[in-house]
Amino acid sequence: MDLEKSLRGLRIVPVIEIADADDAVPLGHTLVEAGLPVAEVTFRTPAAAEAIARMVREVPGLLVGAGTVLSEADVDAAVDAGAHFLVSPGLNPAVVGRSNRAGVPIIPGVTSPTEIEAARALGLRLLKLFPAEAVGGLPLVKAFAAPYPDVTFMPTGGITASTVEAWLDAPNVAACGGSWIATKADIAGRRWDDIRSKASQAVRLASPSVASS
Ligand SMILES: O=C[C@H](O)COP(=O)(O)O
Ligand SMILES: CC(=O)C(=O)O
Repeated sequence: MDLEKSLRGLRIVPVIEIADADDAVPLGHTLVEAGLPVAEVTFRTPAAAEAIARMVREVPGLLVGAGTVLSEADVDAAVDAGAHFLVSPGLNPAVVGRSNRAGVPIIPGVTSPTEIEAARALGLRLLKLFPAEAVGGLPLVKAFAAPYPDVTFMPTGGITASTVEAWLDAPNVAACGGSWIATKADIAGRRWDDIRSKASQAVRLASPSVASS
């Protein structure tokens, strides 16, 4: 799989915190129906690995990432669950090494030139900017383009439906992550219609020709 190409096609990645694995399949189907067939399920709840496994098994066409991958044990749990890609908030060489050995792509988080260069030294070219708004926002990611023309980013953290289009206009932004599409409360409340409508809106925001027509 060419992960960067897939993410450049999808453009927006719903970041998910799921408390009950029984909600994973309805949530996955909702995202697919809305035309946004991707989810980053964060390892912030005990249900995460089971939720990933069910999405991978039962929701065809859904690209399923594992987020908040903080340890080698998290890598193993995510890979065993069948995650297609991994995401971490920071750059941990042990976690990157374990992902490489498992053959599953990882997008670690960075905030600075020093961290970008450490990630490049590990062979990575697709990185997360996290927490994107708090560490400098769009001016920061744009400033990284000149010294690091071979690096692309998935900014996440503080991005909303109101700001995502500006982020996606930056050529070195492959996709943006955000929790606004399916919040913890939306999922716990099984508000599938609300999630479908926010995911459809995200698809429109990610496709300028559609959004402006
Ligand atoms: O922890 C942050 C999430 O990964 C995504 O950030 P957000 O809730 O600001 O969209
Ligand atoms: C925030 C983030 O990068 C993560 O939870 O994976």
